[in-house]
Amino acid sequence: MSAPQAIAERAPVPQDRERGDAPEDGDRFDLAALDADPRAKDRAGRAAMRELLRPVSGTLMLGRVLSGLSAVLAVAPYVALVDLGAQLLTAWNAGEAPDSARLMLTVNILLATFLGRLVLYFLALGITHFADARLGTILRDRIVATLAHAPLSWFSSTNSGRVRKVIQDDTRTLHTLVAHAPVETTSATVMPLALFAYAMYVDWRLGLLAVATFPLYAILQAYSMRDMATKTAEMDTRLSKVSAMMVEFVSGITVVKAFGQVGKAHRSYSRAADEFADFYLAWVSPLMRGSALSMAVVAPSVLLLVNLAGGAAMVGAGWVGPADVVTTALIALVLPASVEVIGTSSWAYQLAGASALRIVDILRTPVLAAPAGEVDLARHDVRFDHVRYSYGDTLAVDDVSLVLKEGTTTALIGPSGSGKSTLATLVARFDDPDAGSVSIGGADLRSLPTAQLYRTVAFVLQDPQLLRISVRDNIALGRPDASEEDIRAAAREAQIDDFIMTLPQGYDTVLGDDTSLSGGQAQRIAIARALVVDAPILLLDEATAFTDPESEAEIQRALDRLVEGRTVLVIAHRPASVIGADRIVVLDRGRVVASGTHAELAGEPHYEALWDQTSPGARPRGPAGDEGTDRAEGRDGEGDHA
Ligand SMILES: Nc1ncnc2c1ncn2[C@@H]1O[C@H](COP(=O)(O)OP(=O)(O)OP(=O)(O)O)[C@@H](O)[C@H]1O
Repeated sequence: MSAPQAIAERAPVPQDRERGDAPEDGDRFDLAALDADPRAKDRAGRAAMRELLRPVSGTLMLGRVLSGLSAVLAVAPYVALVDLGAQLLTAWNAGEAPDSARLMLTVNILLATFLGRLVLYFLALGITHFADARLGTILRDRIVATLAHAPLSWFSSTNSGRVRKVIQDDTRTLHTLVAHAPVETTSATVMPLALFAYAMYVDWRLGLLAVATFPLYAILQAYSMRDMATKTAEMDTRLSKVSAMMVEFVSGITVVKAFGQVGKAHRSYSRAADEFADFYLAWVSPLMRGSALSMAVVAPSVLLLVNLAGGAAMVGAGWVGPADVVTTALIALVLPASVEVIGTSSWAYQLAGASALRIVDILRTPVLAAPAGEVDLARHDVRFDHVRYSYGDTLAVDDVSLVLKEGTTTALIGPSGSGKSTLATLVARFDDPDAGSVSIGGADLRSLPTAQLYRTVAFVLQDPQLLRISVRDNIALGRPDASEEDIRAAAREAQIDDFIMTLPQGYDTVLGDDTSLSGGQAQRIAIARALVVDAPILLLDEATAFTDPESEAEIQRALDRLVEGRTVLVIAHRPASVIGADRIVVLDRGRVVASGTHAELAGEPHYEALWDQTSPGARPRGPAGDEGTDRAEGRDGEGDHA
């Protein structure tokens, strides 16, 4: 009722994201199809990453440039080494002491370049971390703005799980990609190239010797990593399945335990985990063997052997000096580490692709646009005009036209799955109809600002959805500026004030932490919340259906007070509770099949069938029917809230 209102008021409508906007809708990813095609998933992930990183691409480029400069400076120690070697050798050959001033100059230059390298590297890292923080803020703002305007129907449990994963895990994965990968990969690419270039400058034969084993390394690596991108995409899909099973298992644990099915539910999770383990093992075992073999050809011992043995031969031949050999051998030793960093970063890049895909998909959620200007609502009748609504292929509301007259109570009744909840929640704009319109006082809901809509329509659903905040804040959720007196008056009318005063902190008691409530108490707080909003239109999901008789009587009194003078739509689950409604609307497979008062509907086959199902032998027999009428009158008293 009001949480969306509070967010929606703050969040700007995302540009170009209105529901039904064809090009944007067309842009949405079919994640299920991508899961089945790892290659396509990898491609889509790269495209998603480019899209996400666009706002910080300039900053990341600056980070890369600085990191590249720092990598070039990595050559300095080797230049200094060659120079020192040359100075010492010259002095030795001349039988003189080396020139200490020149030696000091070389050492100072070495220190300065080393420091310069560090400064540039950390500056680059600082800049990319800044970009990461900025991107995080931009993405969080965009996610909040999108979700604030997404239809409430979108917030199914699956989507809540997806949002949680995106916010908790995927934004963290992006951190590596934005804050570290640009600096590390640039450094790991530029540094070996600069070092190789310098080795070639020292002596082209020594330069080639330094990388002599690398072609073999590259071939072995390329072979063992050949499916890396697609396998990584597949790994993400399988891991998501395991975590979905885990979430399903944990969230359904109560019912699973209650029905003694822990073993069965656990088996589904174990199967998914085993499948993942089998896949991972089958992928990683040959990968590790190939990787170990390729690493062997660039192992320090192999590199030293090749470079020192080859270098010694070249010194013997008089082509190069010993300092040159030591320098290029040292260069050869640091090259594999850089190549490894590139490998790790490119894997992080592939992992981030899947995360980027999920983030972009959430950002592309179609939103319900709402105008800013308030509409003058002179009346508060509700009109459904040829309304049709489907969940995917399931038609839930089929061409319904209906008017809820101002100040009257209409009860929706029908078999389970007949579309009662869907029809009722369309009044609160949980979503827009696929066809037709819903209007209040002649104004289409699509023309009402969100805040005005939730001031006009309040709802009390079966699940009261209390938050872990104080009782007072829970009651004032829909009208945060409500006075203490308004809050207490609402609680009194909802028959819950006495109980709240017995709580340890009274109205300041934090629900969930300090105390927990029974279903009936929670319902009455939800009713108090609706009373505080004081909306002229009220949607009521037959709130008393699952509470004990004692609570039921109190809830009933609270509801009687709540419905007074309002336009009320009640989703009824039992015919007995609708007898007193001004109008009863019978739904069947999304269509209105009958409507009228209880007396008018007596004898109507759909209505009678509902009575037969819930109260066999007790169905009403029409206004003139003796037995049925008596019973109906008796029930009128019971159910006159509706
Ligand atoms: N989130 C959803 N996703 C897909 N289908 C849905 C969803 N919610 C409802 N449906 C389907 O839409 C149809 C109407 O459902 P709805 O919940 O509106 O009926 P109902 O009369 O309120 O049922 P109940 O009395 O059992 O609550 C049903 O076929 C249902 O399976």
